[in-house]
Amino acid sequence: MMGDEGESFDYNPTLYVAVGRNVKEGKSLLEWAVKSFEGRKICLLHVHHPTILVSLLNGRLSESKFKKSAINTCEEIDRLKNQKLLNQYLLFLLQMGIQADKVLIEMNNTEKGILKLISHHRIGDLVMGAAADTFLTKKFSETKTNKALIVCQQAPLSCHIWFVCKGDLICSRPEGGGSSLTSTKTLSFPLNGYGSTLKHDNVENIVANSENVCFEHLSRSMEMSDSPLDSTTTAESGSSSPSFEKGKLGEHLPCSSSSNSLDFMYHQNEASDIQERLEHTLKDVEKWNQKLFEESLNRWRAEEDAFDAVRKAEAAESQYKEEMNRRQEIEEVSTSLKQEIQTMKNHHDQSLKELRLIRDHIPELENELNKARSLEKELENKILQAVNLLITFKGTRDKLRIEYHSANRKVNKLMNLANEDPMGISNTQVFGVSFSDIIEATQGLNPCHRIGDGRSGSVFKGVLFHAKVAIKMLPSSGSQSDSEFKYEVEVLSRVRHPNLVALIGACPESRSLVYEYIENSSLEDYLSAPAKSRALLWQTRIRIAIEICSVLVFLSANQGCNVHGNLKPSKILFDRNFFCKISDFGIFNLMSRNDNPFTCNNDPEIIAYMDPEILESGILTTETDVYAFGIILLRLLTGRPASTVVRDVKCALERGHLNAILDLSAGDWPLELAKKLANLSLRCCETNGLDRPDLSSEIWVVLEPLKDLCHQSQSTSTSPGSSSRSQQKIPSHFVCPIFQEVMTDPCIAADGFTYEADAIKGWFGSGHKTSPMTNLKLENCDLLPNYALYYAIQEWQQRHT
Ligand SMILES: Nc1ncnc2c1ncn2[C@@H]1O[C@H](COP(=O)(O)OP(=O)(O)OP(=O)(O)O)[C@@H](O)[C@H]1O
Repeated sequence: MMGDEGESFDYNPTLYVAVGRNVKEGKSLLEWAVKSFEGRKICLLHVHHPTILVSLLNGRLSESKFKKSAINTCEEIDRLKNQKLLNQYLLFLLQMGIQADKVLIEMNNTEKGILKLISHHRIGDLVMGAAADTFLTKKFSETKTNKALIVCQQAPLSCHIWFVCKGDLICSRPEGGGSSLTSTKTLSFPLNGYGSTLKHDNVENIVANSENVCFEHLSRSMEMSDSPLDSTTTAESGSSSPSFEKGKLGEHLPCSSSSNSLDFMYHQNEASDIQERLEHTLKDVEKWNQKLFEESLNRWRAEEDAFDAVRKAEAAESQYKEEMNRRQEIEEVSTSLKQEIQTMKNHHDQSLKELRLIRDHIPELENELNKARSLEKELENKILQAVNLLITFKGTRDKLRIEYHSANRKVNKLMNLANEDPMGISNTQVFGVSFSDIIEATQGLNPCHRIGDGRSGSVFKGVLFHAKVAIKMLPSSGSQSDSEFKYEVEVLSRVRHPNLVALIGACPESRSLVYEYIENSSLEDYLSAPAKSRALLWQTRIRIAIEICSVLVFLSANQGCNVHGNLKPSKILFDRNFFCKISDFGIFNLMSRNDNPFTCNNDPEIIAYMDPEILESGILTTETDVYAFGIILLRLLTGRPASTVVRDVKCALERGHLNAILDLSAGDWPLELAKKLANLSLRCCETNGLDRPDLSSEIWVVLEPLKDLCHQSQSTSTSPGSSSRSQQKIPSHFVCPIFQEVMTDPCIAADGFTYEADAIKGWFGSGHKTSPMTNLKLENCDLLPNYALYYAIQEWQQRHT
């Protein structure tokens, strides 16, 4: 290399000739070298290119003995071919009488191989071809890329190189080291004139030694063919220490000096013969190697195929195993699915059977349904007919009742007239009061004594017969006759109940009614008062409702006069023990039609208590009182105005907010009880009287059980009347007028007074036909149990024991 200029370079006197595969060109080079360097020891320099097949075989596919065998065979063939090539050159030289050595290297790149050999063998003189390079011209120094140029540029300067083309020296590169090649130098360029010398001198040498050389060379070449090619394979694969082969023959064989031309001819013929045999042998070897190679390849292919087959078999086996596992799984799933399907099928069959059974029953059921529908229609019609009939009956009943009352009154009047009693009320239980008594009692109707004005007249407070009384002055216009008035008064006076204000006297002259005086204002006063000033506890409110209801139950059971007709909170008065006393019972019987309070009132707070049905018919019934009772109960629950209370409670119940409208001044209402009472009240307020609940069987049964609750709660409460009642004396009306003891079995006699059953029975049993209270003759000896009083006594006793 050019870079090796400074290296010491031991002179190698041998002339190296670089020969390639082109035999013709190689021979031309050798011929020039022999001619030009007569007498010089010549050595062939060759860069062997391994065949592409070997390279390929070494680089790929798997390791196997058949592959190795194929590679070895291929290499052997390659080596033989190469040897054959070099042998041609050696034989050519031998034919020129020159024995030569050879050095070779195995490399793909020729110029690198040449440079490597120059360096390794310290080559001083080298002849190489230049004609193969298209760029090489006679102006060699100008050429750029080719083998010769690269060798020229990179070989050590000590190496003298001659570039020859077609037997002509193109150029030479002088050596840079201290070489003593004087003979070479003289022969550098004048080439003509030395050929004959060369021919002559060398022929003898070649003839003398040609036989030995040829055989030895052949045998050595066969021997060496193993190791160098193996080692060059290593060098080719990148090793930094490439192997070289140098024939030993050249070292021991100096040039021949024989000069006998006959011998030469003989040896030349023999050499040709040997060469022929050699070539023949080589061809055989090559042929056998080729066969061997093909066989190895076939085996290798077969082995690869076998491996492939084994791999495929293994893959197929594992695939088969996977497939088997998958199949097993699928079979398991399939089995469970089959079971499920079977179960479903069984269910399906069962369902179908049931469906068929049901279908079979459908016509039967449809028939029954049709029958039921027609029966329902029939019943509906019957119900409608019954309702219509009931309405008709009710109307008829009411008319008959009115007619009965009217007839009864007329009979009584006629009887009274027939008896010609000077007092007019001699057979009644009320005291006859003169107008002068009224004037005296009220101090001349002093306005100071007036305690109220109603549509049925003014009410005065007074003292009559040393008792506090309330005197009601009825309007006189269109009034009844005295006898009619007296009769009505008598009827009313007979009706006695602990929660009814007792009618104790009457003045037909002034159309005045004398009642017991009730001290503690009315329910209206409490309900309309500011919340906290006159609060009524919820227990008291329920007790008030119970007491009102007991009166209504009593009235409904009482033949003759069974309707209050003007029930409202202003008519609910409280006595000193805070018991309810209902006033104005039956007063509508004493008034003319024109003064009837139900037909001449526009106050919504008054109209609210009126049964909508009487506004149309004008006939008072028990349902009329039930309606008013419903409104009173709603007011007790909520304290709201009568005109809106129905709507408010309905709305609250629908929204579930009843507690929001309950009267909080009454304390903590039990919500469920309040709901129950609210619903009952709303039923009482139904527009249609038939839709209202029955007093005894539906209303009383709800309220009556609440007595105990009221009493228990009130024992600890401070509601009006509760504290004072604990200290009070026995109520007078609880005491039997005969025994003067609290009654245990109170009964109402024909005089309207209540007695202990045993006492009055004993009275009658002793032959009395008169009232123990009035001493008047009794119409009959019938006794009516006074349940209301009985319950009141029981309640009172429970509270005070
Ligand atoms: N027996 C009585 N004892 C004490 N006060 C009574 C008695 N009767 C009536 N009063 C009082 O007289 C007032 C007037 O009563 P009254 O019954 O005449 O009229 P009203 O109830 O206001 O309505 P209406 O016009 O419907 O009759 C009552 O509010 C009550 O305070």
